[in-house]
Amino acid sequence: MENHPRIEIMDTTLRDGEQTNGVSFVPHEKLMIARLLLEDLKVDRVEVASARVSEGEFNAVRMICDWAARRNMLPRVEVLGFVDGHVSVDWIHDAGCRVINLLTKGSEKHCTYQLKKTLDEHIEDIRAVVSYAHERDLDVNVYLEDWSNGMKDSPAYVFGLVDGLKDCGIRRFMLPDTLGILNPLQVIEYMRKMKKRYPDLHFDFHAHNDYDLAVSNVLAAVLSGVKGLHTTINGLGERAGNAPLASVQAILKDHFHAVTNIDESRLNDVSRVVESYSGMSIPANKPIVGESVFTQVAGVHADGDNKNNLYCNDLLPERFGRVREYALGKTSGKANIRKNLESLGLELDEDSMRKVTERIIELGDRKELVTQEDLPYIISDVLKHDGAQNKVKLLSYFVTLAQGLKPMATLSIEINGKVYQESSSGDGQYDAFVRALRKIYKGTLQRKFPMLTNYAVTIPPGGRTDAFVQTVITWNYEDREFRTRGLDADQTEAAIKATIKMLNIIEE
Ligand SMILES: CC(=O)SCCNC(=O)CCNC(=O)[C@H](O)C(C)(C)COP(=O)(O)OP(=O)(O)OC[C@H]1O[C@@H](n2cnc3c(N)ncnc32)[C@H](O)[C@@H]1OP(=O)(O)O
Ligand SMILES: CC(C)C(=O)C(=O)O
Repeated sequence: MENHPRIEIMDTTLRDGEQTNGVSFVPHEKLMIARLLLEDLKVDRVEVASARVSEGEFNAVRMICDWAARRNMLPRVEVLGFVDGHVSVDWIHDAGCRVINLLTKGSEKHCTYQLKKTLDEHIEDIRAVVSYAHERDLDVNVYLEDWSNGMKDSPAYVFGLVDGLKDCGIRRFMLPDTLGILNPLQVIEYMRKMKKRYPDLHFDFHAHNDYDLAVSNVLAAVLSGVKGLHTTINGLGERAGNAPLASVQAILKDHFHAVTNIDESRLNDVSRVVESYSGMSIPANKPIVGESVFTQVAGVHADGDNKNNLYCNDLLPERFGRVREYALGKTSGKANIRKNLESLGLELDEDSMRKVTERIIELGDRKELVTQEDLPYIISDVLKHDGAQNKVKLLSYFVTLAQGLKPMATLSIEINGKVYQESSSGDGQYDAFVRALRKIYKGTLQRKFPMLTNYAVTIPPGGRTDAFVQTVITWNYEDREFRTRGLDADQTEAAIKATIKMLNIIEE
């Protein structure tokens, strides 16, 4: 392998990623994601659809190609097409795209049983499509679908296919592990056979994650000399998905000193957009982009960070536009708490630190989540002095729930010593409550009211109707994101408690 190989990244979130069960992007979402991939993340190429699928897909490809043409990026937009005479080529051409990724059969069994063709017939059909695509000014990459099985069961077929195609102006040959069956040793073995026989061809590799080996296999492919990799955002893709771009990028850079065009600092933001459009939540422990992966939980780790960054590796959160956090709970020590106090600009003496630490551990033991925003309340509660929470006090409220009528809320609240009262209807009790509050803040006080960006309710298992409900609300206020938590046997009451905490935080 070269010392610093240049690796081309082809992202297929909008084609294979959309083959994730339950995921479907509408055209404007596809356009937005394509823009983020090409302009922000700077991937080399994007595959945005399969030909022939639907009118909506045709419109999406057209929108993306119009946009890309205006920015001289059209050669970087690609569409998968089939060995179907003129049909896919015309579809792709008419949608304004200039690259076809032609799906051919990379294993004898696919050719025999699915297409019901001989190798020679298949080669003839492919060459006819390639030649027609060239006539219509399309660049052609060829995909050898099921290549991994082909190399296992029918290598003579694979070589026959490539021998029959290597002289007809195909730009890249993509060798997929369609069913995710390979391990890294096999990738190296098969890829080296290909490289040895065809030293001048450009090979891409496309992994699937059925055995959780997609990223390892991608790296084995790089070791074997492939020039391009297929990835998706958040590892979306058919069945168990593809290799996630964020992990691939981090490993290419840190383990192989490989060169890509990717702007790592945008990976997290783009992952969040794809999470939202796809509806597929990113697991909290997913490397690079998971919510918790830059959070130190154990007290000893937090302490080590203060001592020559003993618990940091090369994956510094700042690289990816993120920050290190320190969790609060039963495994917290003084160091976690001090780190959180520092970010809040607070300081405590040794005795107070001990009391606050004890309280946090006690809360953690009861399975309660403690957020950084809870700290000022815990401190004022433990140290028995009035803290920030006294600036806003909910004096009384009344919410209704009646069959056939919209829920109503009436509340009386003290804000910086003055009392306000309001009522509103809403789509639920909590919605009515928040609408009444908004009337006070935005109407009477002419102030901004934070935007609720996430609302998560946890009900402990066990089926008890009087069990405590934990509501964690994420707010956005003046470009700052923070969470508050409410705990109560009643879900609306828990949300109201979290909301009053939020109001005290914005008063600080
Ligand atoms: C490994 C992968 O991810 S491959 C992903 C390929 N992309 C897609 O499948 C996109 C989504 N697919 C679709 O929208 C539809 O399947 C379409 C529009 C492509 C075809 O739809 P239909 O005409 O209804 O066919 P259907 O889906 O039942 O079957 C696929 C047909 O394609 C044929 N086919 C399979 N691979 C290829 C190929 N590489 N080239 C040409 N035809 C092929 C099959 O032999 C079958 O033909 P048959 O009906 O004559 O037996
Ligand atoms: C379209 C094809 C090449 C694919 O996604 C695969 O083989 O996994």
